[in-house]
Amino acid sequence: MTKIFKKRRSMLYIPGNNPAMIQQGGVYGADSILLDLEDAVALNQKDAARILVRNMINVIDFYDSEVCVRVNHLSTPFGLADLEAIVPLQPSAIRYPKTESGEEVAELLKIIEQIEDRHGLPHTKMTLHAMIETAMGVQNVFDIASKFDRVDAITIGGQDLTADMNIVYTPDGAGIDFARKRIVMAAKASHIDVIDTVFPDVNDEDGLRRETEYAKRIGFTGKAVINPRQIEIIHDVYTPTDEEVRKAYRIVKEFKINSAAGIGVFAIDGKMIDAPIVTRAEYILRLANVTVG
Ligand SMILES: CC(C)(COP(=O)(O)OP(=O)(O)OC[C@H]1O[C@@H](n2cnc3c(N)ncnc32)[C@H](O)[C@@H]1OP(=O)(O)O)[C@@H](O)C(=O)NCCC(=O)NCCSC(=O)C[C@@](O)(CC(=O)O)C(=O)O
Ligand SMILES: [Mg+2]
Repeated sequence: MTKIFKKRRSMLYIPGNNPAMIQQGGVYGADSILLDLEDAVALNQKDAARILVRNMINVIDFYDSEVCVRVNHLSTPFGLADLEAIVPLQPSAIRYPKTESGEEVAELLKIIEQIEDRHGLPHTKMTLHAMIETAMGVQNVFDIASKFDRVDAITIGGQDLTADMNIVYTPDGAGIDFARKRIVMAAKASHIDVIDTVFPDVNDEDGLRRETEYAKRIGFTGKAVINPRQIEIIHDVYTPTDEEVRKAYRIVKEFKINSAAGIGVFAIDGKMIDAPIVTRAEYILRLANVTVG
């Protein structure tokens, strides 16, 4: 099953204990909203945040944004209570932090499905986003990404990963470059979305653009954000330009004409066009919602 190509260019974290930010969350046009019960919430606010998110999630209009909830890890005193409160409300997805193995995902899904059974809910509506943010998670990422139909995205958490590696997070991303590429490859082999980590300096627009362009170049399908000001830059990077769309359209159109005439490889403006180039062009058209008649 190919699950990729959901529109998740930007995923906006909103601290789960901040009613004003949650109330406003949908107006910024992020593709996804991540209501956070984990690291954006202080320990003494965990219960309040869970209650607030539970009460607001289905009454606030988030417009076209997909709504996901990041719960606490099951090894903490909050993880199970988060799942008990949130799973019955069936957000689009649960984002699970610090995922380290396929066995852990299997255990998590068992708990989620038990809660769904108790509430007479299907096991098919809500998906799971596994966050890879420890060295062990990076080692086991293919198992995590590939074994479960409900895992439809994986993400890298750069802050936690650098902390786990005892290195400093630097804007050039040197310390997490291997992890980024390994996580991308696991996602591509599993045909699921792969979301890049947040860019922590909300005032550095050039740095954000540089990092997003790099993440896109190596295969990430979107990026988490911590501030509404970051959304536009990410959408700009991830939206194909008119020129790219025109070129892709021409490739697909001419491919159709040539294949009907029994020709598999041909040239446009001197450049060879064959099947993989057509696949890439089709991807651009899908991102741009363009069909070739
Ligand atoms: C960064 C800052 C303090 C800056 O504050 P500032 O005050 O300077 O913001 P301003 O720009 O002045 O705000 C202008 C207007 O926007 C509103 N506004 C701001 N932010 C908004 C928002 N997020 N949602 C809705 N609304 C928002 C604000 O309320 C105001 O509204 P108004 O008063 O009406 O004008 C603030 O943004 C913020 O708290 N962000 C969320 C931080 C967060 O969630 N961290 C956890 C997730 S990362 C993590 O866990 C690491 C990871 O796990 C993850 C991974 O990589 O995936 C890993 O390991 O790496
Ligand atoms: Mg984290």
